[in-house]
Amino acid sequence: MDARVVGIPEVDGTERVAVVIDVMRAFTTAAWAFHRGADKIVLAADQDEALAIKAGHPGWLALKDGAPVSGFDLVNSPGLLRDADLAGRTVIQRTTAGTVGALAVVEATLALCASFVVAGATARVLRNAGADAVTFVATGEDGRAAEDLACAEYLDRLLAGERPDPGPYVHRAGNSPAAHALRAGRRRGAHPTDVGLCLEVDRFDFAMKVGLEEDLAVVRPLRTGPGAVSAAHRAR
Ligand SMILES: O=C(O)[C@H](CS(=O)(=O)O)OP(=O)(O)O
Ligand SMILES: [Mg+2]
Repeated sequence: MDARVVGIPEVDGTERVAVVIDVMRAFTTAAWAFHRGADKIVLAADQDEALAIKAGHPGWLALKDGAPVSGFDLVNSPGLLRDADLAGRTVIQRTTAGTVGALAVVEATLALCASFVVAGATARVLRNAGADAVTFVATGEDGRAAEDLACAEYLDRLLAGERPDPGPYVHRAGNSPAAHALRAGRRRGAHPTDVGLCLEVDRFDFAMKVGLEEDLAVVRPLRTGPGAVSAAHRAR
């Protein structure tokens, strides 16, 4: 499978199969939200849109990164989400990079949101889809975030049918500027366990597919059992 790695500025709308990567922390957080029972995640382009979607959908929860803002219920932190009861809830997610990247490719034939915690499942969905080319969108630092690039390279090796030792990739991510900033407490809306939780390879057995539903960008978990990716998703 041909693979290319781009930053958000290079996304041009021609991507047919795209994997949007945000290890720290949007798509680790999203995976934890599904693990804690969330039904779906709706992506918002900015804070105002997140609050407008919430106003139109009583009971939906708004999540953002950074400092708290009135009207938001949850924080883009896996450590702060790991004990939340989200059973059956819809979460509206707005972050600095990950959700921006996912919105940029939401109309692709197949668009997945990925991080280390769903790496194996993401690779299985891509292989099942039979795609011949994939674009990895490393969302952090306009495509230079070490943790996202390490995850992209790990996924690429999985797609090649290899069984790489995740250690070196996790080590690179754990020594990234984003990891250091989180550990040093330089990020608002964080928890001391965030970095460790972002580095748990294959913590979950589902992938996360994003697509348009009634003009909203909706992320849903995609179980990777036999036949999990229907012909409709095949990106040949
Ligand atoms: O929430 C995050 O980890 C980052 C923003 S920052 O690094 O905390 O300032 O956003 P994301 O879109 O999850 O990379
Ligand atoms: Mg990030």
